[in-house]
Formats: sequence, C-alpha cells, structure tokens
Amino acid sequence: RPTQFLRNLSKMLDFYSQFNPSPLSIKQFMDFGYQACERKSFTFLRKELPVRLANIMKEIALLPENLTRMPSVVLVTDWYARSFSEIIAFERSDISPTTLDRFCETLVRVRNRHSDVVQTMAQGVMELKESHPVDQQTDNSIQYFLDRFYMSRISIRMLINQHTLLFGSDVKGSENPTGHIGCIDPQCDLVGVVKDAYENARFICDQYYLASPDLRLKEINDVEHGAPIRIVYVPSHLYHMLFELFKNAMRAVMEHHGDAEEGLPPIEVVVCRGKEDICVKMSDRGGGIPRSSTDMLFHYMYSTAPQPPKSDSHTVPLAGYGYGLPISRLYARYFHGDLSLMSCDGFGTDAMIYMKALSNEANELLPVFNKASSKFYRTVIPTNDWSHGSSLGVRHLTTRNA
Ligand SMILES: O=S(=O)(c1ccc(O)cc1O)N1Cc2ccccc2C1
Repeated sequence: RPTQFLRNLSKMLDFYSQFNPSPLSIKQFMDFGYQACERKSFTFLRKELPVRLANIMKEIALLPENLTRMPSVVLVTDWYARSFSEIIAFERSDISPTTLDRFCETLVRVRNRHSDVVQTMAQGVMELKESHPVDQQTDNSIQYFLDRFYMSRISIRMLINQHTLLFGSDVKGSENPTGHIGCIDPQCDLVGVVKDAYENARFICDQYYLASPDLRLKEINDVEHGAPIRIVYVPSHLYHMLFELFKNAMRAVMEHHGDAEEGLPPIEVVVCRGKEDICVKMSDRGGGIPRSSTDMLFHYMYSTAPQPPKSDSHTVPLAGYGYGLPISRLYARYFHGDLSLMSCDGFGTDAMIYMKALSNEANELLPVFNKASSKFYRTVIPTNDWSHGSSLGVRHLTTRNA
C-alpha cells in the first residue's frame, strides 16, 4: 500500500513536471556568476531543480517494466525520489543565512548520492540484457531515454556545481585566483586542453602498449588571424570529450600498427575558430571501421559490455568499455554543439567536436517531458518505407526472377 509519503511524492511530481525546464545560456551562467547573489540563485534553484528532476522522473515511469524492475534501476529511481523530496522541502522556507547554508549542504549531499548513476544505469541495462530478450522497441526506448536521462543529469549537476562553487562554505569570501566563474572558464584556451588530454591519454597508452602516437596540432583562427583560440566554456566538459577521443584514436593506431617496424602515424588535431562554430577535428590512421558499425559506437545497448574483471583494473583498456562516446556527444550537444565520427574503413577515423563560438548562442539543450516524448515510448517501429536490396546478393534475385 503506497504510504502517505509516496502519495504526496506522486502529487508533487505531477505538479513540478507540468513546468518546462528553463534552459540557461553560458552567457547567462557567466553574467549571473559575476553578480553572484546567493538569494537569487536559491530562489531560482529551489524551483528549477525539482522541475528538471520531476521531468525526467516522469519519463522513467514510461520505461518498459522489464527495465524499471531491474534492481539497479530501482536503486537509481530511489535516489531521484529522495533528492527530489529533500529539495522541495525548501519550497516555502524563509530566506535566512541558515536556510541558504542548509540548501548548499543539501545540494552537496544530492551530488554525492548521484555520483555513480551512469554506471548503475549501465548495470541496469546489463541486468535487462541478461534476464530478458531485448526487442527493437525496447532497444529504441532505452537509446532515446538514456540520451535524455544523461543530458538531464549533466544539466542538474551543472546547476548544482555553479551554486556550490559560487556560494559553498569553502569559497565564501575567498579570492578568485583562476578567474573562473563556477566551472566556467571565460577564457578557456582550447589548445591547452587538447595538450592536457593528449598527455594523459598518452601516459595510459605508453603504460599499456609501451609506445604511443605523436600529436600534430594545428590552430587556425579565421576570425582573429594568429590569435590563440579562446572560448567561454566548461573546461571539464571539453577535457572529458577530448580524453575519450584520444583514447579511442590511440587504441586504433596501436592495434592497427602495433607490431609494424616503421613509425606510428601521428594523430592530427586541427582547432579552428570560425564566425559561428569552433571545432576540433581529430584524425587518426587507425584503420577505421565500416560505416555499418559507426552507429553502434553511440549505442548504449551495444556499448554495455560485461564489466572488466576488477582484479586487473590497473590495466584499464584505452577504450571499448562503457559509455564514453555517447556521454561525450551529450556534453557537446549540451551547449548546442555536437560530436560526430566519420570513419574511412581501412584507413582511419576523423572525430569532430563542434562548439558555439558565441556564449549567448550556447544555450543548454534540455529534454522536456510532454506528449511528444511520452508518445515516443509507445511508438511502433516505423514501417519499411524504402526498398533496399536483400543481403543474399544476386543469386537470390536470379532464382526469384527465373
Ligand atoms: O572505430 S574507430 O575507427 C574509432 C572510433 C572512435 C574514435 O574516436 C576513433 C576511432 O579510430 N577505431 C577504434 C578502434 C579500436 C581498436 C582497434 C581499431 C579501432 C578503430
């Protein structure tokens, strides 16, 4: 029998999920950070965080029961319910220093509670794969849901990090040596982050393969010729994407050329600033993959491999396990950019990260719970409205025509 708590929770979820999340641009995050008014931030967050939590929690309820019944998914759902309840407790609080401090403590507790959500959900997908046959519709729902679920999580953690970095007890009144506004660097030096990600991926590559490809780096500023390319961005998001791409590129090169005597082909990176886009292109000559496989790299179901044995975790494989590429693409899309792969089977792969050059155009991209999103979970797979040759080849056709 649902307790009074669950009945009340469900009512509050219905209430807050009626509102659409309010996307903020990097420029708004930055301007707000400069004025840094804790009361305004509290007033905004005690409504916006429950709205974003309720929107995604209503979507969890639409998932196939086979998935929502998995122990790991039940655990994640429970984390979300607790965090939602703890934050709406501030709904009518008076704005006193004590309330503000307790709110900060609550945000830190929520962030810690949810630190393992990505791998716990991946565990849930694994439990589903191991316990039920997964049909195409379920696969589509999982792909659609996890992109939205992880994007929602990125956005909630961004709001929490900004508030705790600007107003948390450990930063109150202290100077701001880095000039960063929360987790935003107003003058993020792109080439610097590329070099950091390369050096760290190279260190792992050297440990595992006793060698690593060199880096050829080009910087092309088509707006201010010769000037270093700087962007208002979240360095940790950019680093996450680059580190993932370097690991994949290095693994490809080492496994494609590993035993060859002649030198390893370098990884070529071009950082380019245009009027509207800033992009980072990473090219490897690691042999590439067939076009038919490229989509799989962004597929959660395919990417959910059995966890590597914990015992030899010191030999972390460079790539291949986990959700590195799908999550990296979400980080790029979060501020209206993108991440895409163009592979040339037999030669190598180009990975592109696109970012908005102007911070007022870099708006958060947020999933919205509404009829359209709900409909997706009920949609039947589209009928086959293109005729394509069968894979049996000519013999099959000739027999049919004969
Ligand atoms: O699929 S890939 O073309 C590839 C995918 C993503 C990326 O960022 C870079 C890449 O190069 N590539 C990954 C990999 C791993 C082991 C052996 C061979 C290959 C080929």
